Parts: sequence; structure tokens; C-alpha cells
Amino acid sequence: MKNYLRFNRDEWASFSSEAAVKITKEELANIKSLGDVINLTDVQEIYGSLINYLYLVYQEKCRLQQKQSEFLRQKVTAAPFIIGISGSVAVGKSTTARLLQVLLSRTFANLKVHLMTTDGFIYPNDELKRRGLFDRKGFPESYNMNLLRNFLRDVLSGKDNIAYPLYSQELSDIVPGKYGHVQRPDILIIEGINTLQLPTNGQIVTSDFFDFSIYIDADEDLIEKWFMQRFVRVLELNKNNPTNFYYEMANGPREDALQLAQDTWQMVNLVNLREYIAPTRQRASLVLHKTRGHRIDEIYLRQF
Ligand SMILES: Nc1ncnc2c1ncn2[C@@H]1O[C@H](COP(=O)(O)OP(=O)(O)O)[C@@H](O)[C@H]1O
Ligand SMILES: CC(C)(COP(=O)(O)O)[C@@H](O)C(=O)NCCC(=O)O
Repeated sequence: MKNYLRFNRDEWASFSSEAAVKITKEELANIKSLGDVINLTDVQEIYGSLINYLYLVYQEKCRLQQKQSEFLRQKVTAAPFIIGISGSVAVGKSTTARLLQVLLSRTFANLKVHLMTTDGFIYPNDELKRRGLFDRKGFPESYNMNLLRNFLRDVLSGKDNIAYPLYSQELSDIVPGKYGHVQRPDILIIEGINTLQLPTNGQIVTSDFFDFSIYIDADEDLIEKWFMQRFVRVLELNKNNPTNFYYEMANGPREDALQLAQDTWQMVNLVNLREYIAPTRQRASLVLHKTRGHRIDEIYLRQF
């Protein structure tokens, strides 16, 4: 990581300010994904500096748009500032993304911050089966990248009320006929394993549309542990929820369920991480490195 400036926790925390983080323990508890408690110190030390830095880059973009308008003597479309968040399945992307959304919109009350995930752009299960890709969910070919690119183009062209498909972890599938809508936010946070991926066909890269990107990094064995812990929690939460994808697993032999999760990690998510996700780390504007207990121990900021 030669092209990155490296900071340890204390160094990074020194860029924060008392005023930067406005969040209570209760609000934090609502952001957690599944039962974990996010450390308030982490939020103050790491995320305080992060939102300060993001705001600085955001302001730079606004200034540039203003200057462009003056130079060209015409109004340049005020496009949303887009932040991409990438990393392995179960590394904590959704949690970080939710935290950033809350912190940015609370700290900078004038900003409208929209959060979405790229899993809505995975082909529906039926389509994956037709294409022989059902066991490759999350791999690059399982996403409708053309749809994602067109969507991002619409966002940047300043259109209003742009619809995007939604994925449900409850169904483990795309929700038919249900859409999210992007309504001209100031900041759009897009989270997903494929946000920094390069296309195989020479097309425009998704991250070309991003103003800032964050890769969440951790050792494989830790991520595996978080994946398994989350799985166990999902089973527990859905024991009495017959409409949930995990209901039968939750009520069957526990060893079988754990084995299935282990196999999914080994054969799908770990392979995807090694082959397609980890290689994109070098493209991120910022890397958050996590250690045990999701504690962020190192921060890397790209210089060139
Ligand atoms: N900062 C954190 N502190 C404690 N637990 C966390 C933190 N970030 C993520 N987790 C937990 O780790 C697991 C994976 O996180 P999640 O955000 O669902 O990952 P992803 O979106 O990358 O798949 C979840 O059980 C989540 O609650
Ligand atoms: C749908 C996903 C690819 C989305 O990943 P995300 O970007 O939300 O981390 C992933 O959650 C998934 O379902 N992977 C397939 C294997 C598994 O069940 O973990």
C-alpha cells in the first residue's frame, strides 16, 4: 500500500473534533446490524475524523461545480456526491454505511443523505438459475452491471425519483415489484461487495461515478468468524418466522445448518473475496482496517 498514507487510531483520531460526532448510545444500538454493539469510542475516534474528511471532499466538489458553472457561463447540474463502500461479505459494510448516513445527516443537518445497497442489482434467483449462476451469487457475473451503470448515470444527470430494485435478506431474493427511490440527495452512499470492481468488457467502471470510496478490510479468519456469528444470530431471530428463508434451517439440526454456512463461506464468499473483492482494495480512496471485535486499528488514505 505504497500509495497510501497510513494512520494508527490515535493519529487518525486527532483529526476529529468534539463537535464532529453527534450520536447517543441508543441511536448506535439501532444502527448495529444484528445484536452487536458498536463501540462509542470507535465512533468518536474514527468516524469523527472520517465525516470531517468526507465533508471537506464534499465541499471541494461543490466549489468545483460552482467554478465550472461560472467558467462555462451555464448552470452545471448539481450531481449528488457519491460514496462507495466495499469489502467482503460480513466485514461490516452495512453497519459502517448506516453509521455514516446517520452521522453525516445529523452533523451536517442541511444535507440529505440517501443510503442504498448494490445487492438490488443481483439478478433474481430464477434468472440466476437460468444462467447457471445460482451458486455464484455475489460474483461479478451475478450482477446486472448495465442496470447499475444506467442507474448511476441517471443519478448523476440530476434526474429525480430514480427507481432501483431491492434485495431482501429475508427472502434471499430480489423483491418482485418493490423499488427504492433516489430523490436528488446531496450525498448518496452505495454499499456492496462489487462497488469497486472492474468490468470484464471494457465498459465504464461503477467507481468512475464515485467521488469517494471506502474499502473495509480485515483478516479472512476474522471475517469468517463474523459471518458465522451473524448466521447463528439470523437463525435465532427467525426460529418462529415461517416466511423467512432461514426458518427451516433454524428449526432443523444445528450441525447441518452450521455446515451449510461453513460451506457457503468456503466455496462462495471466501473465493469471491480472494478473487474479486480483495484485489479492488487498491482502488479505494480510504481503507479502514479492522481487527478483533471490529475495532478499527489502521486507516489508509490514498495519495495517488
Ligand atoms: N463496528 C461494529 N461493531 C460490532 N459489530 C459489528 C460492527 N460492524 C459490523 N458488525 C457485525 O458484523 C456482522 C457483519 O456486519 P454487516 O454490516 O452485516 O456486514 P456486510 O454488510 O459487510 O455483510 C454483523 O453481525 C454486524 O452486526
Ligand atoms: C447478496 C450478497 C451477495 C450481498 O452481499 P453484500 O454486498 O450485501 O455484502 C450476499 O449477501 C450473499 O447472499 N452472498 C451469497 C452467499 C451467502 O449466502 O452468503
